[in-house]
Amino acid sequence: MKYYSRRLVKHEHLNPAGSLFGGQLLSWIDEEAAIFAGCQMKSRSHVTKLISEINFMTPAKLGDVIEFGLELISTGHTSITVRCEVRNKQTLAPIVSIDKMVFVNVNEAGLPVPHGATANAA
Ligand SMILES: CCCCCCCCCCCCCCCC(=O)SCCNC(=O)CCNC(=O)[C@H](O)C(C)(C)COP(=O)(O)OP(=O)(O)OC[C@H]1O[C@@H](n2cnc3c(N)ncnc32)[C@H](O)[C@@H]1OP(=O)(O)O
Repeated sequence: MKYYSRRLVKHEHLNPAGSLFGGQLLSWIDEEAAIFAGCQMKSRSHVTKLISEINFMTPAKLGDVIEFGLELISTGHTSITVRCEVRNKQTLAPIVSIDKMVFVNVNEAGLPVPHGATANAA
């Protein structure tokens, strides 16, 4: 798995318990994974179809730098499936893992269309 980008956990990202809000993290993951999927499929027009079980393993805290790992799992006709792991950049502690995120290439009408990707392009 390759780690692509990093984010700093700031005050505005915290939940009342003082750790990174899960919804904020999922928003970042969806964006990071969608860009990764776009690079794989050479597409600027794709949607998130499915996100599998999300395992929040350890909390991220104020001032932590976290990094996003993404890996191509499989390639279909109109879709690709990727795996995501987020970890603490300094300690390498795993923060969250998602085994399966499916992205579908769509046309102007929002209907699935073949993407033609066959290999890792990110
Ligand atoms: C040059 C490059 C630069 C890149 C730079 C990128 C910049 C740009 C990045 C920004 C990118 C923004 C990314 C926004 C991310 C959202 O925010 S998307 C918003 C949330 N998502 C949605 O609203 C999607 C709503 N769902 C739908 O519209 C429809 O369900 C879909 C996705 C069009 C699929 O329709 P469908 O009738 O289910 O289609 P169907 O033909 O049955 O299946 C299509 C494919 O999905 C698979 N599939 C369907 N259901 C499932 C399932 N339950 N499980 C697994 N696979 C499934 C099928 O197997 C099939 O795959 P293939 O075998 O063809 O590979």
